Amino acid sequence: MTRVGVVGATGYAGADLARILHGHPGVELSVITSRQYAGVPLSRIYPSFEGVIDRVCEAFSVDSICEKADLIFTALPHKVPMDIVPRLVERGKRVVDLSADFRFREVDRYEAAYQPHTARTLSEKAVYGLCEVYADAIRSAGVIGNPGCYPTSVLLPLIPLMRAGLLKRSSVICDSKSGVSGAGRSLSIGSLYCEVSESFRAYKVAEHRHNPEMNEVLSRECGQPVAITFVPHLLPMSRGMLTTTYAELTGPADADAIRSCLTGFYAGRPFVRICSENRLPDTRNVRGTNFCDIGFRVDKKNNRLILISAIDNLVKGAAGQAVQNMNLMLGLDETAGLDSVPFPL
Ligand SMILES: NC(=O)C1=CN([C@@H]2O[C@H](COP(=O)(O)OP(=O)(O)OC[C@H]3O[C@@H](n4cnc5c(N)ncnc54)[C@H](OP(=O)(O)O)[C@@H]3O)[C@@H](O)[C@H]2O)C=CC1
Ligand SMILES: CC(=O)N[C@@H](CCC(=O)OP(=O)(O)O)C(=O)O
Repeated sequence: MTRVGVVGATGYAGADLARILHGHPGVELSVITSRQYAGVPLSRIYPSFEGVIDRVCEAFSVDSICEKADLIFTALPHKVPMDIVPRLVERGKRVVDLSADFRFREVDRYEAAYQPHTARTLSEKAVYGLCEVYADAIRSAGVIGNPGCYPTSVLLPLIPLMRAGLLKRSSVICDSKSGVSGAGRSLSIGSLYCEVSESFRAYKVAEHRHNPEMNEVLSRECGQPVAITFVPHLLPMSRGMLTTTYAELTGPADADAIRSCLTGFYAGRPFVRICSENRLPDTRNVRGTNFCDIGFRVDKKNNRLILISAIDNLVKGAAGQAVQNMNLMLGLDETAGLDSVPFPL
């Protein structure tokens, strides 16, 4: 059985990784690390794990983790993985990194949005882990840049339609809403209960760092520069992400053509559900799951398509997609560890 490790297991994404990997039939969670909680069981930090995941966190050391794990997830703040991942790769380990450090092929774009990159060559070689689109490259990848949560919810509905030339490239506007867990577990005033409850706000309007990530992928897909307008919002709830995308159609409005493009592209892909005509996605129905639900309506008067997509930001937007990537890399069933039935309410 493949031994896997999680670096940064005490964060929200790391804890969801531990949760999913613990129940995974094809791998063994052999090591979890933390700086602040070395020597402490994960169940002390997340009491829901008590009696289930009592594994003790260890201080991170390259030697120790390389001895104990064959594949390693890094669930750390941006900038930290670019120093750690090359050392794991040198030791022959395969890595799924949840930060933005290995998401960009065009490293200049990363540097413009984040900071100078200290592992440029490795970043150029890493594979962007959007599983439903890049599965072939993911299977043989050494390093995966696991997509951002907003980009996952934006790219999955758009890529099939943009590849098929059904949407005007310059007309795309994406309006996303995220639960507060998207900001991570570290203390920040913006995440305090009194700052987020009973309220709803846009932030980083048209200047969020996920925007260049989406633009890079869509430009590659279209073979021409694409720059979408992206506006994120913070929702007063813990998990969940809903994106509404508006785009002009290139031809006459044809809902059947849209549906057949989406269902054709995602045929046989277990985690993308194209909603039936009588349903639109919502965050409740994907909570705790690796699903991305996609629905749409055609605005005939304006010849515009409106796409709605919903994910759990911590699962399909982070830990779930990371495990899906691992499944592809290891040649396991893509759904292994991720096939729990969603809560009905
Ligand atoms: N939250 C989400 O919805 C999503 C998160 N991601 C990405 O996943 C990664 C983790 O995010 P998230 O879990 O939300 O973040 P958290 O802030 O909740 O967790 C970060 C983890 O990293 C550890 N850590 C923090 N600083 C350092 C450091 N300087 N060196 C080493 N370890 C450090 C922390 O534990 P300790 O201090 O004990 O070491 C903690 O375990 C990020 O890159 C994030 O962008 C991606 C998509 C969605
Ligand atoms: C609500 C909230 O603050 N969300 C985070 C984005 C999500 C995230 O975790 O960042 P990465 O996907 O890039 O790793 C933000 O806006 O920065």
